[in-house]
Amino acid sequence: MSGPLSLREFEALARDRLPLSAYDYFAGGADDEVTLRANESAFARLRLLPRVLRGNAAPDLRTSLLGADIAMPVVIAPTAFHRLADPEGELATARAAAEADTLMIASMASTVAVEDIAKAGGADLPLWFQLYIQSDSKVTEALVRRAEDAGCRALVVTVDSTVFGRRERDHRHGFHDLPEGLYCENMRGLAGDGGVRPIEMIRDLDWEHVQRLRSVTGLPIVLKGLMHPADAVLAAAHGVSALMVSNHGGRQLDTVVATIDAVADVVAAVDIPVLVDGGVRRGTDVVKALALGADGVAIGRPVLWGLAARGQTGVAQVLRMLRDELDRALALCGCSSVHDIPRDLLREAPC
Ligand SMILES: Cc1cc2nc3c(=O)[nH]c(=O)nc-3n(C[C@H](O)[C@H](O)[C@H](O)COP(=O)(O)O)c2cc1C
Ligand SMILES: O=C(O)C(=O)c1ccccc1
Repeated sequence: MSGPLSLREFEALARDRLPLSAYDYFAGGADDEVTLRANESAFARLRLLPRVLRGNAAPDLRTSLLGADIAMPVVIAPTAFHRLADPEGELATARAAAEADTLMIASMASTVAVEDIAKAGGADLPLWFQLYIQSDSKVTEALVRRAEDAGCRALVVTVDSTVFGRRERDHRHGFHDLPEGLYCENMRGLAGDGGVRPIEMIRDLDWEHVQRLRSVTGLPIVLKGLMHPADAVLAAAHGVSALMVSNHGGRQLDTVVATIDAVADVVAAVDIPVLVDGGVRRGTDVVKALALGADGVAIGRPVLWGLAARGQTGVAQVLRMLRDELDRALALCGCSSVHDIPRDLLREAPC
């Protein structure tokens, strides 16, 4: 028996290993899951028109994001609750990210504290911290200090979650909270009694929150979950350092456009780096995102599938698989590097 040959086969392995409620929490999306499906299917609709005879022997995959040098333009998106997938949780993910020489964005809802994630990844792992701005600015500031002290190099503020999306799979299983013994460790000590404070989503989130955050930290701020080019322009005007075009993997507002269909207009609107996540499952998907002008992509669920299937080794294999696929796709497209992917490599499929 061979091991998994693709990210999709990792998902099948993970599904076999996980309790159905955990699998559905990871896999599911909001409402009718239209956007969840669209994120993946929009990549298939974009087709490649490769160039030949260009003599590019070994495409250069390395890139740099906000000063972090990484082995490829594929980074780990912030996802909650890694210990639901594997007992080592985010420790295993961080070790695999370090092994792959890429960047990890730790979720504020991680089941391992950010300091421990940083230690597991080691000093060389570029680590960013994803933040949900809280209603009490002192709580938000305490989280910022915690991320700074842990050595995080950027704050990734999620802006697509003014309320929690309605995920019907979770309602069906009665999955509303972490099981006994697992906690959002970054929130420990932040409740009035020194316990674990619940994470809030705030409905009144606005640009003033971003401004206030800028005044309390020197870390670069990345906005995640932005889709509209007009918001991209506002973000740049507010001193934001980079953007992540994202619809939260189809878990928040359903029927939002696929991220790969939104990225080009955002790139055209601003001069700051733009990442995109949602539905990236193949090296060719990475090539398409870069051809549309993105500086990199992030992957969410594939990391969880690797983790559930084989722990740290599984995450490392997922990252390795994407790297090998990206290398092969670039070679077959006649590209010399991830910085040399022309827009005219893409065509829309006729139907
Ligand atoms: C199980 C799960 C948990 C997530 N948790 C968070 C989170 O805590 N914070 C956040 O900003 N995004 C979260 N996301 C969204 C991801 O960062 C990312 O946008 C999305 O997973 C990308 O799509 P993909 O899973 O198709 O790669 C989560 C996604 C999943 C699947
Ligand atoms: O499940 C999610 O997508 C998510 O973003 C989240 C946010 C807060 C707590 C747990 C998960």
